Amino acid sequence: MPHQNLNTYICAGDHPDITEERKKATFNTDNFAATLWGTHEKLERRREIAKYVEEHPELHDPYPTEFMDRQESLENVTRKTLLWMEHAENAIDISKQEEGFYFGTLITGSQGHPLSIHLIMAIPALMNNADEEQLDEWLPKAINREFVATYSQTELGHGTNLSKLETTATYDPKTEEWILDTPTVTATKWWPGNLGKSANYTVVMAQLITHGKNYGAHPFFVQVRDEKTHQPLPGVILGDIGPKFGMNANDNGFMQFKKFRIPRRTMLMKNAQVLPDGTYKPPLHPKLGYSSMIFVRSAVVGLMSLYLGQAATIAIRYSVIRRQGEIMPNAGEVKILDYQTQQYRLIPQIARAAAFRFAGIFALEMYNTVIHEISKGNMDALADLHALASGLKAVATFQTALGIEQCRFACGGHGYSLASGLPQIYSVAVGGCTYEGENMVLLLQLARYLRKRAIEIKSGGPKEKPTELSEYLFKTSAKHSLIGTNVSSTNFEHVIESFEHVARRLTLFAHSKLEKLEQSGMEHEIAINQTAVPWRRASHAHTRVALTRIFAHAVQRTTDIAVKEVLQDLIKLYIYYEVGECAAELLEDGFADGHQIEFAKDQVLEVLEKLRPNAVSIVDSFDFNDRELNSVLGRRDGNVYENLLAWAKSSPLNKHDVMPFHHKYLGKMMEDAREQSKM
Ligand SMILES: CCCCCCCCCCCCCCCCCCCCCCC/C=C/C(=O)SCCNC(=O)CCNC(=O)[C@H](O)C(C)(C)COP(=O)(O)OP(=O)(O)OC[C@H]1O[C@@H](n2cnc3c(N)ncnc32)[C@H](O)[C@@H]1OP(=O)(O)O
Ligand SMILES: Cc1cc2nc3c(=O)[nH]c(=O)nc-3n(C[C@H](O)[C@H](O)[C@H](O)COP(=O)(O)OP(=O)(O)OC[C@H]3O[C@@H](n4cnc5c(N)ncnc54)[C@H](O)[C@@H]3O)c2cc1C
Repeated sequence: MPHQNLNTYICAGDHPDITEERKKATFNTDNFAATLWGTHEKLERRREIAKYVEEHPELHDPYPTEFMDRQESLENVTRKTLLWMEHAENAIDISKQEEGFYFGTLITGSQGHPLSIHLIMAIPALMNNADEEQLDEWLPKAINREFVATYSQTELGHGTNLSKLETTATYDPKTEEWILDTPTVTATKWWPGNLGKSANYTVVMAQLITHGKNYGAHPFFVQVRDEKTHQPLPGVILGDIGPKFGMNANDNGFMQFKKFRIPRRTMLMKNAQVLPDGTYKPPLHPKLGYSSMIFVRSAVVGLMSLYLGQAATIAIRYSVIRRQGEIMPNAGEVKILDYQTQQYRLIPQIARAAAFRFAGIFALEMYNTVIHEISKGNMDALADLHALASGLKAVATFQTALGIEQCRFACGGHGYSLASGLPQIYSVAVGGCTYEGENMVLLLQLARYLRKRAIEIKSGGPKEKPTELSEYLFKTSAKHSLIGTNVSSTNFEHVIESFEHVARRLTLFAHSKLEKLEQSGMEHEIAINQTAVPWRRASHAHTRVALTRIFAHAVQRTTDIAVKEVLQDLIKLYIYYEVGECAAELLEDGFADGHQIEFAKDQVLEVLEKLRPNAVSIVDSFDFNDRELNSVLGRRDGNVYENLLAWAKSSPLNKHDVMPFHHKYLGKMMEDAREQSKM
């Protein structure tokens, strides 16, 4: 039966090949988009905001940013950031964070802007670490942008290992001041976003020393540039760290302190305090000062769905415009998306983008709940949150980076051009594997949590009621995986239970390996390092369980029947693709057999075929507009080739038919060679 076209977006100028795709949709793209973005009202607001940006040319780039050098990029994005703020009152409801984020992204693009860290880290760090009086003083000014702040933790010599940060804050009770110092080159603060040129204040993590005792890294709120001249204050050395793999519109900076004195109350005192006489009062929980990192880790999961969704949108749209080769001889060139291999490369990325979308919402909700509990003095769920946010951040950023690269490869040569937008998305997204906690290190943090659960399992059960996402660890598995039995197209419980089995088994396996090493006389810490790879596997497996459970709940909650059907196809793809990813782990203890893995692989191919006609409409439902995608290949109208040519013509190199230096070098070389050959 032909599908009814429910898409609202077709317009006369669209490429017929993309129009043909949209006609195949089995669902209403707006209803799907509303599921992803929350409600129809929120979706409508996105479109109003996008329209506002389109109608105000001053919010646009003067020419493609890909052709700008770093200083031009910085100036252009700084100019636009100011306009973003000026226009915000007219364009958005400023009390709604998601509207502000979207409006900002449309205007500033993906490569960073001078308020990036002020908004995403400095303000949350103040909220989590400043006491009431400090909040009253600084928060309104921060929100009002009377200063621009950043977050300075990482140093040249230490990023991961916070306990070995070298910057010191030594308390002087005589003057009631802190003396900030950078005792070595490796103590130089390195990386803080926007510190290079834009920020004049920063949260600084420094070793707190009072009465001669070091109490570890604590946060301070420090002015580093003059409010009028913007010159670094005497005793502070500042600069930009230079061009990076991506995010080059962001001025990541370096900073050194030369016995720089700041008042006692610049120490953020919500959690720990130092009294005027230098007495140290510890926080209720030693890691409360790290909460803003958990916030960003939780937020990054949603951000990854955005990047992966954008890359998939570009690659899928291009794959229905690009025709290359024939499937049936002499039947004409086919759209490259008709190749099974192309579907296998691209459509799982759509499924992962959806999974990360729902996991991102879950993580931020959990963060808000836990922070609320902490504000009432209840720290119970902090460890669960830290473990989950660590696992989700690590897996989502890693798979997003790989997924974007797949999308880029799948676009052939044009994917290598910056006109595709894909290298830019990749270069920004892959930073997520490192910033806010290097991924491997975060998986090992989750492993610490799993290790405790393993000890509880071995000693008869959980000490406290386990969370929804960890209670499976305390159950016993069926003898054999039920993958492929009890087949239903909408219930994947038996597959998720198999993932649970893998995660439980790998956790207990790593634990027993650790125990054996310890029993053989190895020191605990050495034994932990000797079992780190098995623990990493357990952490990944546990995160897989969380991602599939959260995705499954989101699908269950969906009310629109046609949208639910597509989501069921996507989760089916997601889940059976994951079976392929952990096939070895399902097979190695005989829990599943080769037939079951083969079954899962067949399911993947079957559902890819089912999803193929909906592919363009699904990515349309992500509702990214052309400004946001910044990609010639991913244009909504599909008019790729003429626009690739127009983009190339706008290259500054093409202002000259002959480069001004041509005759000095290549021209001369050829001339000389010709002369010589005449001799
Ligand atoms: C497809 C549809 C489309 C939809 C799209 C939807 C779009 C939604 C979009 C949403 C977007 C939201 C907007 C987001 C915008 C984000 C923008 C991002 C931009 C980029 C910004 C980059 C900024 C980067 C900043 C930084 O990088 S700052 C520096 C960060 N540094 C780190 O993270 C350092 C890492 N190191 C550490 O965290 C720690 O030191 C350590 C955890 C590695 C180890 O710590 P330590 O040595 O102190 O501790 P131990 O290992 O000994 O452990 C001791 C115990 O403490 C526990 N612990 C550790 N950390 C924590 C913590 N944070 N909280 C709680 N507990 C913690 C350990 O678990 C140990 O406990 P145990 O002893 O009980 O086991
Ligand atoms: C784009 C970007 C933006 C950033 N923005 C900021 C910012 O605004 N503010 C800020 O303060 N910082 C920022 N950073 C710094 C970032 O937080 C650190 O780079 C990150 O925490 C990793 O630390 P590192 O660079 O010291 O890596 P390292 O810790 O040196 O890691 C190197 C390798 O060692 C391994 N390793 C390290 N420790 C262990 C361990 N215990 N066990 C096993 N393996 C280990 C890692 O897995 C990795 O393979 C930013 C970084 C980037 C890339």
